[in-house]
Amino acid sequence: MSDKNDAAQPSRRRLLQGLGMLGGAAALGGGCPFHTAAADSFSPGTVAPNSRQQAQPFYGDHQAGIVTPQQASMMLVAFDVLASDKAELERLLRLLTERFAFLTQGGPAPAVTNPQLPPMDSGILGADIAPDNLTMTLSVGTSLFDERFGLSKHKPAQLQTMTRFPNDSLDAEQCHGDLLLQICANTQDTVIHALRDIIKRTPDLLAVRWRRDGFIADHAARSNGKETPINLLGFKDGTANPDTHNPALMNQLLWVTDEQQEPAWTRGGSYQAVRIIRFHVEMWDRTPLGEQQTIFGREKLSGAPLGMKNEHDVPDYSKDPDGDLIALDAHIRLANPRTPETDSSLMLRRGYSYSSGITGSGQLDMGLLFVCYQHDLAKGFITVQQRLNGEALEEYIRPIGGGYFFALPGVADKNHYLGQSLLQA
Ligand SMILES: C=CC1=C(C)c2cc3[nH]c(cc4nc(cc5[nH]c(cc1n2)c(C)c5CCC(=O)O)C(CCC(=O)O)=C4C)c(C)c3C=C
Ligand SMILES: [Fe+2]
Repeated sequence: MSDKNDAAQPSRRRLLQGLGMLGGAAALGGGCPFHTAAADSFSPGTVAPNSRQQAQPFYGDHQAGIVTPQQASMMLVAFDVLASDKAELERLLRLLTERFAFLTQGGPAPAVTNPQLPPMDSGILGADIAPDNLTMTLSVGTSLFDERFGLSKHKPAQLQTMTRFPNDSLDAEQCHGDLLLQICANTQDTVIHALRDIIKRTPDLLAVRWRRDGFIADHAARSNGKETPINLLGFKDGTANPDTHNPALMNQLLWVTDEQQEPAWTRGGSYQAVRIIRFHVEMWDRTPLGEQQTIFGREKLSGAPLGMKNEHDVPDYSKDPDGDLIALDAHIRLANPRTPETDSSLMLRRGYSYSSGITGSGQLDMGLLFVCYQHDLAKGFITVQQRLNGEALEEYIRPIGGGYFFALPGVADKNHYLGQSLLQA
């Protein structure tokens, strides 16, 4: 693993931009889930879920971190690309691919040799960089397809800048980006190590635009997708997600295939909608239980649809046309009316809670990093959000950031790199 960049020396200005040292620089802008880490330093054989040796395959048709059962820790980091032409963008994508391939499989940390040079690794994981179930998932934003890299004619057909919905108070500093990196792992130190590794190696190529840390309960993550995480409003969140172990269903909902009217290079990728949604938890915690349940249409503790017994029971809205059991404006009923006509708006949600101190007005700053994947952004996220506009839940939430991205297709093997099909289109 080389720390050197292959192409020409970076300009001093871009180097400083990448380090955030120029004023306003950032503003410018399948298979078995458990297998053994590739590194020799780890023992072979099947690895227990949530051990530090648990590794997700890096190579494949699709990127890891989308249908992967949710790990406990997550980070979203959006970047502005500082590369000035297509050749430099290729250097960046090759470098990211190489680092993702290494970090997700793990291995010994590079030896510290010369005390007069910065160490090759931050050292925060010690001598062995364990894979720790790390996934690093790269998506591209619509701004990557401007004039800089000559890619405009290859833009995914539905990729667009996220515009505000009626209940949004979008903060420009927490929106959009040329690239979005979703980093997930069993532990937060592995996530931070991965971020620092990328930042260290790309001062001339990337500037951080915005960043958010997310989490789900450890026990939910340890259940390997069997236990639904509970969000910071106290409701199980993710119950009605489609079965990620069903590849045919994933092709039907998630992955871009030949069926979509999309450029050929996008096959195997997926549209990603990201929303940073702040909760008014002080008000929510003073709201009667019955009202909370009516707002979602589910029981708080069990997660069952109202009037039913078990979390995974399926509501039949045709038998409740007036909303006597589940209100007509309940979140789950609006989000998925369960009619043949609305089947085209199904999506995979992969949300995480966030908690970041207090807001300027002294309220708890916590909420949801809503992330969803689908192969049709308009029929998926945008249609569902339009149905949710005006829902009762709006009184308790405020979307403040995020963006629309396209998760790149997977990397076939070590002779390929992320985004290669786009750059060679
Ligand atoms: C546009 C898509 C969606 C946004 C934005 C969204 C925000 C949001 N959701 C919750 C909490 C829950 N959502 C639940 C179900 C659910 N939500 C969406 C879509 C969006 N949610 C869908 C498609 C569904 C599935 C509906 C179904 O098929 O029945 C639930 C219930 C449990 C579950 O199935 O996950 C909860 C709880 C919050 C707090 C939130 C933003 C503040
Ligand atoms: Fe929801």
